[in-house]
Amino acid sequence: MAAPHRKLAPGKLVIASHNAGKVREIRALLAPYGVDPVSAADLGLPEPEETGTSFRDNALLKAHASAAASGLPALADDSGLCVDALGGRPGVYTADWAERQWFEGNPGRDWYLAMGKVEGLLAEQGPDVDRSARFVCTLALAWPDGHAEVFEGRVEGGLTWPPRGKLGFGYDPVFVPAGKTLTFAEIEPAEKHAISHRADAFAKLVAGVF
Ligand SMILES: O=P(O)(O)OP(=O)(O)OP(=O)(O)OC[C@H]1O[C@@H](n2cnc3c(O)ncnc32)[C@H](O)[C@@H]1O
Ligand SMILES: [Mg+2]
Repeated sequence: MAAPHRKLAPGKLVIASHNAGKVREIRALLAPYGVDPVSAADLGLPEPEETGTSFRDNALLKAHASAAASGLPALADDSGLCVDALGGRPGVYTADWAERQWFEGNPGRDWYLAMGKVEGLLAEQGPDVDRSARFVCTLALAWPDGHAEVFEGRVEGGLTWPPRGKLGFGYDPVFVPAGKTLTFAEIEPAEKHAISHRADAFAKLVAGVF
């Protein structure tokens, strides 16, 4: 029988992410559960190098790093876009495909460039290429004593080009969830939270630790 999950006590919880879009979504998902979230960036925690080769490894690495550095439980999210015709790429390397740039004086990643790379590779396979893809999200919750819990979620869909919509973040403008016509960047956050990979993983986390 699987070991029971450890419950999360009320109190401060570090969101172990330096991605403002993700932090915003995780804060919204946590809102009903009476925890007091603080982001890794708010605490000035360093961004660990993501040396893992799976979403699980990277999520655990980020959660353990923030829990150890802060002395608080820490929730990390490792996620990415997996494209069927590209053998699941960019997958764990989704963030790496977008180069770091300066935008009007602020550091950021160039998502348009990354989405264009995906399109370029699909185009090599011809006009009838399978455009199905999924977003995957692995949440890891780690405590300062080294205990950790992991939850995985996904949402199936397809890629569209050119990008559409200004909401959300990252690859949202090119991802159309299965059975829908609008991209993740064209729907309100609450609608994305009803179906997203992050919400799917979060529902499992809620069932396990709250
Ligand atoms: O590691 P942290 O600090 O959390 O931030 P990150 O942006 O580097 O995050 P990841 O290493 O998990 O890389 C995942 C990338 O996948 C993309 N991604 C994940 N979830 C997404 C979503 O809901 N919508 C759009 N893009 C998403 C996004 O661009 C992320 O940067
Ligand atoms: Mg990262």
